[in-house]
Amino acid sequence: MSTILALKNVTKQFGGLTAVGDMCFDVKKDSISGLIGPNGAGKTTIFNLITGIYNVTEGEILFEGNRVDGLQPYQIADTGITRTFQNIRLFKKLTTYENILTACHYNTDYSILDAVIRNKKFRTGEKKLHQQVQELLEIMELTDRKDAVASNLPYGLQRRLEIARALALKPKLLLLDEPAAGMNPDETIRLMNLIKEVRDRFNLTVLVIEHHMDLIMGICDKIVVLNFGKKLAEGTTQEIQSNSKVIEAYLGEEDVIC
Ligand SMILES: Nc1ncnc2c1ncn2[C@@H]1O[C@H](COP(=O)(O)OP(=O)(O)OP(=O)(O)O)[C@@H](O)[C@H]1O
Repeated sequence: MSTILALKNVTKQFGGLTAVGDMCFDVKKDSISGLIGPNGAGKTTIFNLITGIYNVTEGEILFEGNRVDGLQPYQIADTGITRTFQNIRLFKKLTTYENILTACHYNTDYSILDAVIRNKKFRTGEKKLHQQVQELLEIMELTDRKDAVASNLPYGLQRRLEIARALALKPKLLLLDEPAAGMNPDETIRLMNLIKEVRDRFNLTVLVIEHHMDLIMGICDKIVVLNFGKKLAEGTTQEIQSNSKVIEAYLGEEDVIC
């Protein structure tokens, strides 16, 4: 499997605080990788560095072999990297359908003029968009909630809607920041299956931050463990579960590793 994303000696400092220090890891194409670690370990900072929200202090980030550190967030999004957020970001007053549709519009190939004169190109483009929305609704099991206003959806469904919106941008690499936060065990298992399904269906690579260890252990091909901004360990689920440094760092948090 080829490498799609590589962090090479990445450091991020905020004043005197090193949030991420000398971080190195690769993400293989078509894999599901997990980023875990205690609160404040630097996980979200890594997502913010990959997506260009923060600039790296030192080091390089390569996506498909090209440097992306130093690019603007919109330029990085254009390369095919999309993310979801720890705190859900939806158009709260729009319906589920409209939320996905607005994201799908990013992929339209008709011009404003085509839209104004409503020519064939516009009509064909719009038809394709609506098909795409239907497909995403089905995949994310949101069809029966398509007319619900986003803010009225239960929390777990809002999270799924956020993933549907991210998928609408047709990413190559999907970054999920705590997608199971606030979900009950049943919802978490459903989400786990959905993530695997979308990875296969859309030929995606997924990098996921999550505190739910059952989700991480259930879907990840590889896990990177962070502690105080440093890489503590890296390996398969089995390797991580039996790694003495990881067990030691999590001592006292007996719920974390299962
Ligand atoms: N914009 C910022 N300015 C200053 N410090 C920051 C900033 N963003 C993050 N930090 C600090 O960097 C460190 C890593 O934070 P980060 O949010 O990346 O951790 P995390 O592993 O995602 O934690 P959590 O699991 O709680 O989300 C923390 O000490 C945090 O306070």
